[in-house]
Formats: sequence, C-alpha cells, structure tokens
Amino acid sequence: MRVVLEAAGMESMNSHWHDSAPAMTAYAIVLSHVTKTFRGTQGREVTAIRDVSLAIPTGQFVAIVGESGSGKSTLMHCAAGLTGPTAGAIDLAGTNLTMLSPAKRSRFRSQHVGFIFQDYNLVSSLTVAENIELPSRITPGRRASADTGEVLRSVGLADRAQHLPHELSGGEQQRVAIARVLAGQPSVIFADEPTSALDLGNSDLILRHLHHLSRRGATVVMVTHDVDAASRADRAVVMAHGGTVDDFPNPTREQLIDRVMSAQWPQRQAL
Ligand SMILES: Nc1ncnc2c1ncn2[C@@H]1O[C@H](COP(=O)(O)OP(=O)(O)OP(=O)(O)O)[C@@H](O)[C@H]1O
Repeated sequence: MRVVLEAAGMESMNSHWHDSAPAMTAYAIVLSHVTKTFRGTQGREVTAIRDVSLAIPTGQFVAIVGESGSGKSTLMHCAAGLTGPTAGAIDLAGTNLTMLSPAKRSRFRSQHVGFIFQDYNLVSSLTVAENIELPSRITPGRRASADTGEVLRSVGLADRAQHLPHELSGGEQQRVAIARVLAGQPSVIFADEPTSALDLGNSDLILRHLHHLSRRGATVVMVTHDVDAASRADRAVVMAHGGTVDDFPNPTREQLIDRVMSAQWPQRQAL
C-alpha cells in the first residue's frame, strides 16, 4: 500500500485510512496529482479539481462527499475516463487511462466500468430487459452477463421486463439501472448521486446492492452530497473547493456533516 500511496503523493492525507485498511495489495483506481481545468466561454478558466491524489483498493465501497461545486462529479468523470485531466495521471483497473486515445478509453470503459446516474440513463425506446442486456450486446469482449430474469428478480422487478422505462417510477428505473450493472458484472462501478431522487425504501435497496457488489469484489465509487448515503460506504473522501480535505474509514453521518460544513463554510464558525 505504501508504494502506491507514495506514488500518488498522498501518504499524509490518508494516514488514518492507512491505519485501518485491510491488507489489500491491489488498487482499482489511482489518481496521481490530477487537475482538471475547464475553459469556458470568452476564454475564462475554471479549475474544478486541483492536484488531487487518491488510491482506492479493489473491492472498496467509497463515497465522495462534498457540497455542490466542490468538484465531486469532475473527479468521478476523470477517474472513469469520461473526460481527460488537464494534468496528472489516472490508473483504472490496472490501465493508465491518460495514455489511451479517446476511442480506446471508451472501449476500455465499456468493458470494465458500470455507471449509475441520478437520472437513470435508460434508453427510452427499449424495454427494461433490453436496457439490461444492451451493454453486453454492443460491447465486444464484455464478460458474459448474468441472467436478465435473475437480476430483475433481485431488484424486485421480475414482472416488469417488457415495460418501457416511462412506465416505471423513478425508484423502479433506478433499480433497472442497478440490474444493468448486476448483469454486466463490471469490475468498477461509478454511481453519481444514485439515491438523490429516491424515497427511503428505494435508496436503501440501491445502497444495499452497491454494498453487496463491493463484497463480491467490485470497486464502487459513489458521488453524493447525501451524508446518510455516504455513511453506508466503507470510506468517505470529503471534497471542498476542488480538493480532497479529509478521508474517513467507516464514516458516520455526524462526522461527515461536521467536516463537509466546516470545509465549505468556515465562516459559519463565527455565527
Ligand atoms: N464543463 C464545465 N465548464 C466549466 N466549468 C465547469 C464545468 N464542469 C464543472 N465546472 C465547474 O467546476 C466546479 C466543480 O463542478 P462539479 O460539477 O465537479 O461539482 P460537484 O461537487 O459535482 O457539484 P454538484 O454536487 O452541484 O453536482 C464548479 O465550479 C463548476 O461550475
């Protein structure tokens, strides 16, 4: 572990995670000094994340938590290879993403990575079953998918296979998105605010599935501003102003509320 942390330049930031980490040697994701700057209209630049280093062991369920604008989505998009960093290096599932062309990066992503988005991202013209089978049908080299009926049963939607997404509630659509990930069996899963539009029961189900997936060996990165959801992860990395400011193993809701608020709004102490 020390070797990778040193490579990522992050020994001190992760010291308490380091102390309690299980004896894992493999890392699914390593970000080394990653910066992402967007050039907006009229040439104005916004640096969304700055010099971020982070190492995520294989099989860990990690939450990236922080206030709006802190850089969570940008970090996730860089780590998943959806966008290239301005500086720094990203290693995902043993492959240096920054060395790949956009086309190769896209192929790599479709073979190894699963996504769950806040707005479900289902293809509206395809049935629930077709949405679940789509990634393995269009991706050469993708691992054989699990049985569609079986994964639908596991998310409580066995009787909805032939329905279109608009015939389902938001919670049910997110359960289809989880079923799609279960079917594709990716080694790394990125979830961007997967529970923010859901009621308590559906949120709980999604979080249980994410936890279960990580226990089966998948690495799960969940971006959220919901500290309740984040406290269900093995680890929470707190972001503020484009950087990582803390890193909690087995985070509690109270720890996260306090750290997120003090990082983003230091002036509140004076009130
Ligand atoms: N394409 C872009 N062009 C210009 N600026 C951007 C772009 N994407 C993000 N930003 C800026 O980068 C910063 C971080 O944005 P990001 O979406 O990563 O934050 P976030 O923590 O995910 O926020 P939220 O929780 O509201 O989604 C913000 O100031 C945002 O305005």
